[in-house]
Amino acid sequence: MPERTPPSAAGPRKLGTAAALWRIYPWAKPAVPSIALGMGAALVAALVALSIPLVLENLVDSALENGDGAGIWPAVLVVAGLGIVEAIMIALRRWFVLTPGTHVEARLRNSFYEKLQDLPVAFHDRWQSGQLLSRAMTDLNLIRRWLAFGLVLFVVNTVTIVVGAVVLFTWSPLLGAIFIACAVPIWIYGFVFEKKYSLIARRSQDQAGDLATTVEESVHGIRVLKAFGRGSYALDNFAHQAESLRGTEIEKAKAIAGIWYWLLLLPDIAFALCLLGGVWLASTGELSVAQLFAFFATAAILRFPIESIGFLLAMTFDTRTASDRFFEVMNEINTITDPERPSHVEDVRGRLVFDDVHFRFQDTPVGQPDLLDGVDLELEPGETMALIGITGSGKSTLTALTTRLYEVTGGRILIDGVDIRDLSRLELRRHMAMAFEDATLFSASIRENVLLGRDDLDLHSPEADAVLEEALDIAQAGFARELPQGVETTVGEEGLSLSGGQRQRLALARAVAANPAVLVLDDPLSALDVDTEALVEAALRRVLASTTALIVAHRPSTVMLADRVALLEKGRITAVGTHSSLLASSEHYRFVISSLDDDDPAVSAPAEGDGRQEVSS
Ligand SMILES: Nc1ncnc2c1ncn2[C@@H]1O[C@H](COP(=O)(O)OP(=O)(O)OP(=O)(O)O)[C@@H](O)[C@H]1O
Repeated sequence: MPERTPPSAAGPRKLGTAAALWRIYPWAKPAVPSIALGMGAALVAALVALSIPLVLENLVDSALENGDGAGIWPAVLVVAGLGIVEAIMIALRRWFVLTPGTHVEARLRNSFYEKLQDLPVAFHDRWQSGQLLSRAMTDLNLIRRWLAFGLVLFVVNTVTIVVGAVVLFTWSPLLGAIFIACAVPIWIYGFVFEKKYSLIARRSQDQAGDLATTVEESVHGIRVLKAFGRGSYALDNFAHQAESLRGTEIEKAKAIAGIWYWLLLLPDIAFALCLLGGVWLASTGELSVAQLFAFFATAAILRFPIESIGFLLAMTFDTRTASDRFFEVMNEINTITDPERPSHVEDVRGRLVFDDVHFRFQDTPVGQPDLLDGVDLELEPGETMALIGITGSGKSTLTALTTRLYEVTGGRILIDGVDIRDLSRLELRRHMAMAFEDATLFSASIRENVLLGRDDLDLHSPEADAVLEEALDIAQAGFARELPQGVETTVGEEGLSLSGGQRQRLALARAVAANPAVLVLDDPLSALDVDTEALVEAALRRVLASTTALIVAHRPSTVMLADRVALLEKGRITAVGTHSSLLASSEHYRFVISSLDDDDPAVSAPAEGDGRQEVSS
């Protein structure tokens, strides 16, 4: 299981932390009033807390100067009242920020998911699923916690420290200066800390993504791992990655411990120095005992805001990293987009033309020829064309180009004379439907899976029922009706509770139900036994009479379904004709056919007439 690093992970960090976090604003905008109210409530709570020492000062003054015990009670009541107000304000802060924070997270997650859906297959080829998963879950969760908690406390605690320092200063410039002088190294350390910590935070978040990929892959491939007895190999691999992550987390904890050390030590030093200075000032009469008392009460209140700066800074830098990881995906440029003014194909007939089509994968080494190196092929409306070639010749890639899962790197593909890049992707995918060899089903009912491409239908309407029944019949997927809840049965994750052949038949039914003008089938019958395949083919032939079809064939029996066969060889179509004519004329065709897996003797001997006649005779 090789590790793939997300392509942009190593990119330079151009933005400052504030600018990097500001990018979240469009998603956070609706929550700003609530967050501001929460911040206001938290500020009131902090100021109320800071006012308590002032009341205490008066209380001590009156008690000491007048010896007036009765005067204490109103002050005690005021302090109690202020305490209650502070508690209410803290509760209000939580109330204001918690729900809007979850809305921001949901909005970010929806945008992220929408972007993932929009990005082309080439993007998903490059990115690990675990990296995307950890960004969608952990990173967005971090952003929510920072907005609702970290940001609010950071602002409020900073204001509290500043106001508190001013109050200390008014009582005694000397003591205030001592206190502030001790806070300065903390701020300097904070800036140094950012650089070091951000790098570790990034590494830790990327490693968590790699770990998620490993878990996802091994759960997904659990059958293979068990069948090959490679559970311990997978465990070793997992343990190795988990150990790396643990190491990084310890580094992170050490970095945080470094700043905590100073955050705990410096206020204590400040306290001790102030105590010394305060007692001396009180002894010289420059400071009253009540003022000294209030000074220390204020310094004690400032202790938590000062201490909290460390973890709030760490949280802010974690969030900055999370936002970097989020925007790496969001800023990916989708090269497969809709044209500004899309063309339309009215009354689509299904004439499909490949005109000098070239394609090469992004990571193809320079100097290597294009995988598809000038493909020319014409499919007439209603024609069924089988595509064959040796393994790795680019058949699947060629079919994927028809629905723009990948984009041609040269030439063009036309449907009824219109370049498919001039159509909106929605329209294109209405005209063309695909079924793949690797049949993916979603965790949903069979009805929803099969009618996935029919957003024009009400899923439970009689019309949808008719489409569903016909598609199941054609794909020989009648087994779906025998399941516990019939077509309403939820198939498990990726349909794993069904057999490979059953999944393929449902995926085929999905392509058929889409009722496209052009059906592109990338060897969707490979997991079927020969008898079932013959039944599917017979039923498909009825459908294909009015539908243009391009079928990647890995078995000669699939070839027999076609009107004509196209031979893909070294990136080009080197021969097109009926099965029998190609058998007679093309040595490479004979080679490819003989290497395919089938035991039907009729298909490997040249015969009169076309392939369709041979099979039906
Ligand atoms: N995402 C990708 N990135 C880079 N190369 C790829 C990618 N997908 C496929 N290839 C390469 O492109 C070539 C053609 O692959 P493709 O799946 O189209 O062949 P195929 O003719 O359908 O093969 P098969 O008959 O085995 O299914 C192969 O060499 C394959 O390794």
